[in-house]
Amino acid sequence: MPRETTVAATPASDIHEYHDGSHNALKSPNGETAENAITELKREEIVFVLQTSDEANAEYLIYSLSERSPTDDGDGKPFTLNVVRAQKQQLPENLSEFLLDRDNLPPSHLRPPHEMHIVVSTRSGLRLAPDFYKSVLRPLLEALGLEERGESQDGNGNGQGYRVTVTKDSNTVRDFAGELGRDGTAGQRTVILLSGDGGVVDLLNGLDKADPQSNGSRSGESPTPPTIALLPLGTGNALFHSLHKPLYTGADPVPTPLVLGLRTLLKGTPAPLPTFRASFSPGAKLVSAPTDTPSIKDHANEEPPVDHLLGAIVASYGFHASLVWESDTPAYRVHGDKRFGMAAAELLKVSHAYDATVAVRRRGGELVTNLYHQDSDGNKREGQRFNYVLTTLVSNLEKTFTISPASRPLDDQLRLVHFGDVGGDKTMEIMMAAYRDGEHVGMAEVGYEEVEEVMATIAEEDPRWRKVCVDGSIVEVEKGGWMRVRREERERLRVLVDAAVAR
Ligand SMILES: Nc1ncnc2c1ncn2[C@@H]1O[C@H](COP(=O)(O)OP(=O)(O)OP(=O)(O)O)[C@@H](O)[C@H]1O
Repeated sequence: MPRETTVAATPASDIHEYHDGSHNALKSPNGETAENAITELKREEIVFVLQTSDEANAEYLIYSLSERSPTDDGDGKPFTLNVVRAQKQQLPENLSEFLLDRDNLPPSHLRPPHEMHIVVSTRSGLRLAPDFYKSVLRPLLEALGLEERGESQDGNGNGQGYRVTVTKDSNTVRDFAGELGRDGTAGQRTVILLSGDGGVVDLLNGLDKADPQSNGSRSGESPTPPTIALLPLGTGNALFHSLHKPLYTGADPVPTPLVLGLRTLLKGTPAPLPTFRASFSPGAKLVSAPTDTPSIKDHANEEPPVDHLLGAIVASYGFHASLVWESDTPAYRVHGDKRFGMAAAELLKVSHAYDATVAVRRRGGELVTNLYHQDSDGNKREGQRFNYVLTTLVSNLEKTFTISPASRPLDDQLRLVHFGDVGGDKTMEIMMAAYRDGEHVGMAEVGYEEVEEVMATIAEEDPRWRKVCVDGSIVEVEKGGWMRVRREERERLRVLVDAAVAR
């Protein structure tokens, strides 16, 4: 049962309350009456409605989130959590779908025996995760009777509360996942990730590393994996946008990704997250983000070796991998998702044609070399020089960048998008078509198909062009080295999704 919520007691000073605590006067601090506040509620901003007393005297708290537009240069807060108190007769009928089930609070995946963890990734996206946690998520959870637990409090998972891990460096999430993987109770955990895609890939691979028997087969007893909830505070947030894509159509205006993420957190259902395994040739090294402007320096000598990575989004070689790597400098990062466009413009000036052979295994077939390209006249050409080789499990790499329009949430199908040495201008044209809901896959130069396995063998001399990308992590292979990508059979994570997309 929820405790009686007194919003005035929530710690975040950022909450705008439209009542004076007496339940009668209903005046907000700026004089707005609750009646007005109810009329002015924006449906797309509503996160949930909470009934605070029994049926006979029912009162409701309507929680909504307003966000400052990224294009607004003002110095206002990025997020404002609003709470409106309404009597039963004041509650608009069309808000009933946001009403949380009073007999099931907190929702079952957020209360014992499930243990809840929150991961706040401080370097994700525009670095808003700490603020979002403090001014939005923490007060919302508190309204449901869930509070942050300190180290000294009940550490055995009992009681209603959660632990918070704030990232201190690029290893924090992997280390956290390692602990989770080793303690044997991971299946009872719900991890709320305030991050971008990097948080997911770090969690997947941290869990994998803590499981030395991991070989991807379904044989043997697989322990139940933890469940993740995504709050999209990164740059691309590909996994989040792909899982929520069906919710971006229909409603007008469409709720923001963060509002959708909060709704899914509270009302979603766990579903197995499809994943893939990218294996690498001996000598492959995990490369950390560049610290300066794009550079062709070979950083790989200082980097740890890696023989495989798990991913849930994308494995690529060519323009996409170079773009992810070269846009990940502090100078580009301050520009949020614009960094991809800025770095792309620089890369397209070089218009490098990547020297590789690509083998593909299609359903029921063998791994066969070579992949063919079509030129703009529809003639087939055997490929050795590529601009783009990308294998994906998801539809979108950014909210509006639809790399694989046939992909559906959780469909567990790898798809390959590729094109040959088409030059910088054509590459740009293809990328722009992807922003038009995936129109690029209809272009003559672009190959697009369902695949079971892809292997790219890279012949480049210069290490700059030997980078491959797995969900944003960059691996450099040796000259003549390879990356091989196939679906991972074993269930590694579950993810909370809206009921409309759950299988
Ligand atoms: N305090 C920190 N110091 C150094 N690195 C950090 C810190 N916190 C997080 N990181 C790293 O920053 C990266 C953030 O990646 P994340 O994917 O969450 O955001 P993003 O790259 O902006 O979004 P997306 O991948 O969705 O485009 C991760 O590699 C993470 O390990």
